[in-house]
Amino acid sequence: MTGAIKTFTWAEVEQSALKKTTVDDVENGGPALMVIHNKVYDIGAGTGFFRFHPGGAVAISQIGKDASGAFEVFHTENAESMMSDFYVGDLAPKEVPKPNPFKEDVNELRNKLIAMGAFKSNKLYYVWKLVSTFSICAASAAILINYGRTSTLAVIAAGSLMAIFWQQSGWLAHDFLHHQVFKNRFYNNVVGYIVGNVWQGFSVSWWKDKHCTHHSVPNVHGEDPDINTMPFLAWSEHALELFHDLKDADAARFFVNYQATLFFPILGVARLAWCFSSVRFNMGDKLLISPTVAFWEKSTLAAHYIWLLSLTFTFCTPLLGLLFLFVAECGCGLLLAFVFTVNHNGMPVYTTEESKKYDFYELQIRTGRDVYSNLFSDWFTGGLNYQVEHHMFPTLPRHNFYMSQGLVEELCKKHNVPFHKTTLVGGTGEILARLAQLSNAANKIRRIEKKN
Ligand code: HEM
Repeated sequence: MTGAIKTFTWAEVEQSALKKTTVDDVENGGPALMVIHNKVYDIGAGTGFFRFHPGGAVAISQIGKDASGAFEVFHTENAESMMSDFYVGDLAPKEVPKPNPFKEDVNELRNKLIAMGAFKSNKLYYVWKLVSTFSICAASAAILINYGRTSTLAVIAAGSLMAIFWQQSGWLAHDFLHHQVFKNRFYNNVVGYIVGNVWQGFSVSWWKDKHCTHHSVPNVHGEDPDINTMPFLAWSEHALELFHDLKDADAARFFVNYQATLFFPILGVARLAWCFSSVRFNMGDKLLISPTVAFWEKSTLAAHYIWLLSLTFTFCTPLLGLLFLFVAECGCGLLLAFVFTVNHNGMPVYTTEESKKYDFYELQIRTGRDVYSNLFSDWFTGGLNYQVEHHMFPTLPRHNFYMSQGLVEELCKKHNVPFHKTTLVGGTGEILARLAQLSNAANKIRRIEKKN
């Protein structure tokens, strides 16, 4: 005889999220509940979830919430078959949300895209992208080999090409690591390690953790790592409230005061920060990844630094070598981070409570900015000019984003959800205006603080 199914209220589910922001908190802190399609799952203490979960700690972002949308976008049927291990009961009947016509239309749209063949990748396209991207690196290396000891201008040109190579590698690794290319995720990960770790110097595990969390909770204050840029840049009034808690509040006041002016120079150091975080993520004795993954992470990251430093200092004088690295590192930071900011920054930022008002897919649409498609913007942004569509369907191959855009716009019109599309220049203007607005708000706070 089987026992009655246990039922839960939303209050119980939400309560289980309190004080759980790290794997340690979750593994040592009682149940950690989430709702997927009105069923309740526990990934908390004693469940062994993090030793099993290929998506790692990203799932923490959904504890206490309706995780249905996040589950749908990241998983295959294989994961569905494993959910029973974590199933603990159902939502109490009176707690089950009313059917959401918007969400139903999103599901219909996904099915339509599947029927159109949009989720099938064109392997030749990706061969072309791999070859053409690598040839940018080869061109940079050829210039260094021939002129690395004699021409400053040539070294600057080589550094610029290397910056573009790393930026384009970033988009390619992004496609593979969202599993847009192969059905078998192992192959996507292998190419991800070559393009991400060896070519570009960013760790796959670090990137997946940060980037998939961003997808789960885009522009949610305190949760989305991509807007956690204090003390350098504030993206919302909520970030200004942190002034009082920050150890480096003086630095924050300085940077935020001038943030519209300092915006581009700050983007220039982004790559160095990401390279540092990539290495740090894979060091220490409390790793979030298995020893085998850690071995491959460390080996492939080491390979990156070996080829880069050998190329630079075999063919350049020490001074020109440093110039090459400066142009390449800062140039790539600028090129990558600029696209990320255009994708989301200056768009609405929500608190966790506010974000819960919106369905997962509506949150993606409200917080993303599309950029009009043309040959340059498609290439420069690696297809992420279709940001909203990418967030709704992360496994959709880049070359098929265009198939979904009109359909997503229609859906938004039908359900009165704001869909924002502009040019690269227009998006930059919006970002700078928002940064300046927040500088003014920060100054107001400072004046009030001085008066008191
Ligand atoms: C009971 C709940 C869950 C189970 C059983 C589960 C299981 C799995 C499995 C088996 C995979 C491998 C891919 C696949 O076979 O589809 C996976 C990947 C993933 N999961 Fe979960 N998952 C759960 C909840 C979540 C939640 C709530 C999130 C939060 C957003 C999440 C984020 C991810 C991500 C980002 C990946 C992709 C990792 C990669 O690209 O390598 N998972 N999960």
